[in-house]
Amino acid sequence: MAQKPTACLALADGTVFHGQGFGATGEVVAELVFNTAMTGYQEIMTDPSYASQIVTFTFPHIGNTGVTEQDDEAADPVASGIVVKWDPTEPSNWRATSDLVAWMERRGRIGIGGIDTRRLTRAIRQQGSPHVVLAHDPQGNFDIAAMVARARDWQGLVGLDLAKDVTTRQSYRWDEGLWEWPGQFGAATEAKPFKVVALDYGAKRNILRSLAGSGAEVIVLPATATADEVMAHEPEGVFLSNGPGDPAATGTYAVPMIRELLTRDLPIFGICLGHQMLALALGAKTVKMGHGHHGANHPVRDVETGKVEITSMNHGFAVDAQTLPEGVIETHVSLFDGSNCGLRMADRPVFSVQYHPEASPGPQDSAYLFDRFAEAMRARR
Ligand SMILES: NC(=O)CC[C@H](N)C(=O)O
Repeated sequence: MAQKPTACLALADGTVFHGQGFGATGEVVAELVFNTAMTGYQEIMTDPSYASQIVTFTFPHIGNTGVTEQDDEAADPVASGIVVKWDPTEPSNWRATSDLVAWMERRGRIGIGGIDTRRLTRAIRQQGSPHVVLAHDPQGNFDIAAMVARARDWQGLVGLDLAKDVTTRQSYRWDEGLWEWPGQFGAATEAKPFKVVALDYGAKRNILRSLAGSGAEVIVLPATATADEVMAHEPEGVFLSNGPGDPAATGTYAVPMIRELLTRDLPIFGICLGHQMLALALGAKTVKMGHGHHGANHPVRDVETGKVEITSMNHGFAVDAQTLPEGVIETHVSLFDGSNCGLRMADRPVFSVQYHPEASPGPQDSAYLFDRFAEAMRARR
């Protein structure tokens, strides 16, 4: 590389990648994951589940559709930084209101370009998601030894509770998409919307939109809400959102709260972190995966129908299916590695999935799950 490197990615094992920095300057420590999606970099970067993670995109052309506020999954980018093959290109899309680099600079996120992302992805596949330090300095001054040491000393995501950092501070009513997603879901014909309390552990906006689109009036509550606070809204169903960090680290508040909700005879629907916490509340265990699943083309089999769905995924922890107690049925499995992707209670409309039926980015094969939730609330009426 003729140019002096202005960014540097140091792995805990001492491997160092040099490249060109873009976006914000500074240094950040995080877990490094790879994402195989070919579109949707903005949705990925603003998905709160990526807190304390840096995303390597295996797709080489990142930035070419720019950014637009409409595609934000949260108010700010949450991923700590990104690693890309080429320097981000100029945007070419009628929806773009800004380019990726300026947007990242404004929002304080670091990028590194010119990286051999195939080599890096192979390393992540072999050794699991490494702890890394990413630094961007226009002068190109890096203390590599200190960066490696910082990556090595970082505690990592195991045991880390991040849901309480990204949750809403106050409850609010979500109404965007209410009754207004023509034809997206079948259920928006209800005379009166279903009252849903959505617990926000780092919820993506398109999940809230999808709930509203399936006929729900959605009240969003902070992650620390108690079961009584949930019940005070007289919900007809409770939704448990996606979110960052280790599900087991929410064991002091969210998991016992969900366990308590399970005694209240309500339909419950969980996605990703919500799925994992529901499993914990039911008595199962979660485990850290090697490199996790992050992409928009993950095949999942519905165990009960045999049907295959192509899904959007973003998780580094998984429910250990062996630990699911009696009365809890494994409903979906990953066709990549056989890991658990869904569960339901045998005798009640309580169910959850590890993947992302709201897509955004990704395929919409699994949108039926929002209808299933609406159907459970309709049956209870
Ligand atoms: N998208 C999510 O909700 C992720 C859940 C959890 N933080 C994991 O990495 O497995």
